Amino acid sequence: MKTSRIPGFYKMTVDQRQELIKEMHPFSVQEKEAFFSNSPLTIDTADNMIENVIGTFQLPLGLGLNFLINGKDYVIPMAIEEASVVASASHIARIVRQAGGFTTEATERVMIGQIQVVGCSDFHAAKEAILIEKENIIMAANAAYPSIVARGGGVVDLEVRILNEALDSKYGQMLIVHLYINTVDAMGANIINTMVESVAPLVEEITEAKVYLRILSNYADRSLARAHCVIPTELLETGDFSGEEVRDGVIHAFEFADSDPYRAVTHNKGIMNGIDPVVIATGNDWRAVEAGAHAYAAKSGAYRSMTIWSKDEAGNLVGELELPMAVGTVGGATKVHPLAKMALNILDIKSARELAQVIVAVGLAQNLGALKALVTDGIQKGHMALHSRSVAIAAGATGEMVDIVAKELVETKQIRVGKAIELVEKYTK
Ligand SMILES: CC(C)(COP(=O)([O-])OP(=O)([O-])OC[C@H]1O[C@@H](n2cnc3c(N)ncnc32)[C@H](O)[C@@H]1OP(=O)([O-])[O-])[C@@H](O)C(=O)NCCC(=O)NCCSC(=O)C[C@@](C)(O)CC(=O)[O-]
Ligand SMILES: NC(=O)C1=CN([C@@H]2O[C@H](COP(=O)(O)OP(=O)(O)OC[C@H]3O[C@@H](n4cnc5c(N)ncnc54)[C@H](OP(=O)(O)O)[C@@H]3O)[C@@H](O)[C@H]2O)C=CC1
Repeated sequence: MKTSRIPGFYKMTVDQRQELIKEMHPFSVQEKEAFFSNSPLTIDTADNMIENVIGTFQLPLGLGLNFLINGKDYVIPMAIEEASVVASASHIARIVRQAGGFTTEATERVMIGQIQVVGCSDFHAAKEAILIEKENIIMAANAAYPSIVARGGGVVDLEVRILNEALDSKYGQMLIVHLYINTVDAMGANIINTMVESVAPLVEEITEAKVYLRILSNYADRSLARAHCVIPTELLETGDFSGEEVRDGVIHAFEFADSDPYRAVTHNKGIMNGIDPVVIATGNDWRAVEAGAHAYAAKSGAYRSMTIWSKDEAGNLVGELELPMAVGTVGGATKVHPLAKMALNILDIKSARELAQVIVAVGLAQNLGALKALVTDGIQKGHMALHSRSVAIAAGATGEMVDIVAKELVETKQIRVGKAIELVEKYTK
């Protein structure tokens, strides 16, 4: 079985890391050439992906290690520009694997397509008319995308809502038809949009009213993924801080975020530090995931912590994260961007539901990484030490000087560009 526990991986050179990954994964000769070249996304492919292309924009791609999820080892590709995120995820995954790893689960892959109907003479009668024709609408939607039905997906249900019914409502009434669609391993935007556009004329005919919007909802609350971990306090001891102190600090930090949107936004940003890099590395739509995640954090009406941290009867720290996770292992850029293909290959993922679960486990780990640092040494020590190289480069250091300047920035505890410029000048004289 492949392991994700590769001690000291970060102390290797980039070449050594690449060789190790090539040995661990059965890439073809062509794949090796495509994945490990200097410009994996060619300008021709890029020009076919978006409009007005003038180049490609690169991000560092690192590997989150030590992840044990439902008893399976995962090496996690993470595309991100921010220092210390990959280290922090790996650090927490190492702790959690000693406690048995993360457990995760996911609901069925059901996405939502919305059809907006306005101008009904009687909204309740129009709603009833749609419900009477429900099976016909579902059949018509499925007929518009037979291949997804053949793959075991398609429309599984239909609901109708009336918005703005209150007499003092600011806006006019509208009828919203929800098509619930199993998109199997695709994120499904194109599948859903094809279906809702195709049944819109039928909906207009049934309601004798006008359809405007026909589009998926990114609030994918029927495609949820959950991660959970239970950590004995002895695994949380850090420097002078006891495991109990760290555990209690993490719970207090959660309670702060869950009570105060000013803190919740930063706390949740820390969770997205883990989620976005995997979503990006696998060629998925991170705007869709971000929008859904933040809306879910506000599902109670107030914007709150995405995670929950508590202690169980044995005194263990218990972490939970549940989020909408509309990601795919096919479609979008997943099979177009060579590095997305490589990332899915390294992850050894079999389905979109499995990918969704891995992503929330990384989000949970990332949150604990930040909170553990925040309730002990503070964020600057670990984060800024790793960020020091970027500061050195921003100040003009190149080659071997990057390490020399970064080291001195950390030693003098002045990790800032002004100090780095002074050092670059000193060493170039
Ligand atoms: C950075 C650490 C992990 C060091 O922590 P440490 O205790 O020095 O780590 P360690 O030396 O004990 O190493 C443990 C493991 O961590 C990994 N690790 C350790 N170092 C590296 C490295 N250089 N490169 C790659 N991996 C590394 C590696 O897996 C290693 O295992 P090993 O391989 O040795 O068996 C810790 O200080 C930390 O987690 N800090 C928090 C970092 C963080 O959260 N960064 C996010 C940026 S700040 C932000 O944007 C969000 C925030 C904070 O505002 C959110 C919020 O407020 O909630
Ligand atoms: N609001 C939003 O979020 C919007 C997002 N988008 C974009 O839409 C894209 C995602 O759309 P999506 O429909 O997922 O992608 P695609 O249309 O690119 O690909 C999905 C297709 O892959 C094929 N497929 C092959 N194997 C499977 C499988 N196992 N399960 C499911 N489908 C399979 C199916 O086609 P077949 O059966 O014919 O082989 C399916 O229709 C992203 O790029 C996103 O950015 C677009 C509009 C709005």
